[in-house]
Amino acid sequence: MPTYRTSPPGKLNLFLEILGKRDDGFHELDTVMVAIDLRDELSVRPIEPPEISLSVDWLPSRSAIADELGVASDASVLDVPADPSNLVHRALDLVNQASGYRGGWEVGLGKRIPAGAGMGGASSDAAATLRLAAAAIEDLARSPASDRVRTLHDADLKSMAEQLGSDVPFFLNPTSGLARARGRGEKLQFFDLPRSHEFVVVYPGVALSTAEVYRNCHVSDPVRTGDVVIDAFCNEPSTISEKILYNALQSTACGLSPQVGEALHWLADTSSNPCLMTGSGSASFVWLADPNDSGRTLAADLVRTRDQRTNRLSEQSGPEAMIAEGSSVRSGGALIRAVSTCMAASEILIA
Ligand SMILES: C[C@](O)(CO)[C@H](O)COP(=O)(O)OP(=O)(O)OC[C@H]1O[C@@H](n2ccc(N)nc2=O)[C@H](O)[C@@H]1O
Ligand SMILES: Nc1ncnc2c1ncn2[C@@H]1O[C@H](COP(=O)(O)OP(=O)(O)OP(=O)(O)O)[C@@H](O)[C@H]1O
Repeated sequence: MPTYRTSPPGKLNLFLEILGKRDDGFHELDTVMVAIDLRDELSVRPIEPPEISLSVDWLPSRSAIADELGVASDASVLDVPADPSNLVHRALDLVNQASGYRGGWEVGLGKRIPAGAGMGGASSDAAATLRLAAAAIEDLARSPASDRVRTLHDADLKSMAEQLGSDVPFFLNPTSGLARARGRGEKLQFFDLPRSHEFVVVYPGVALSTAEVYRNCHVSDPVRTGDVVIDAFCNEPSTISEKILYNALQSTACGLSPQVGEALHWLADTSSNPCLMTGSGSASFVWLADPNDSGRTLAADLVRTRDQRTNRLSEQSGPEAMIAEGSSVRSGGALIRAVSTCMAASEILIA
């Protein structure tokens, strides 16, 4: 059987308001998201033995990412499960149940999107898995040997995406542009973006639990609306400012992890452009006002200040303290990436 590949994108929330708490424990949201070109790499191949064999690696390597974060390569912040708790694994279980496929899957997952960052890495991997596995099932259904496999339709994938997580339906739609998500995140409306937007993202080397951030958050009163952000990005980029980018989870996340607030201050000190935390944190981003600015200059400035701080701390406290587990912006480490909005659909490659 062939291998099916794609590159699941991350996302940034440009606006997030909490409208209420629901009886099922979830929060009613109004959020505006864009997919960005910081991407994981995913390959899925149907195999005969009825097992899911999943290998997960950091790209370019675990030690390279650990160096950037200033943590030891075995630090738990870099642990991504390769067991049934990985959303890729759970997505394949759902596909098998819905399609009646009795074989197994060999899966390779290369991570670039940090976990627990609010960038939706796990959700995007899950949505991409549904799309790849559905394509494989469709091919299997056509082969005479596998006539008992049921082809999956868009409605099946949507229902599975909702079971996997609130952000997964957004990533199921591989189009570019900007999305408004309401309900618990599954009620989606897509808008065309006339041009791409550039950002610099900073992940401070601490993972935040989405459930814990929501547990500690407050329902807003009065509530803001995402309309203003949608209009600004789609029609009036000159009106984008610190005032309209908003995330109701930001103060809660800063309270749970000082590193989130430190990263936001660091961004505000280094750039005059608006900055915001994404999703439930821990990553934050700067939006670059100049559409011709690739973000590389700001990213280079941030890398320089990060490395100066790393060297200063290393001289003060020695290298052992630097690589203590959990150290992050405090000790100089942070992932810094210049990213753009995705302007093209993520393709499925078959080989
Ligand atoms: C913060 C965002 O990333 C913004 O896009 C999403 O709201 C989070 O989406 P997600 O990671 O897919 O979250 P889920 O896996 O569905 O839920 C994780 C936990 O977050 C809380 N949760 C999530 C979504 C939501 N609208 N209300 C919530 O209260 C629930 O406690 C849930 O148990
Ligand atoms: N494919 C996956 N990639 C990364 N983490 C995964 C994956 N599957 C399960 N996980 C688990 O889910 C946790 C959080 O995943 P994720 O990266 O989506 O969080 P997030 O960036 O905060 O996303 P969100 O924006 O949805 O809140 C991780 O700490 C990890 O243990």
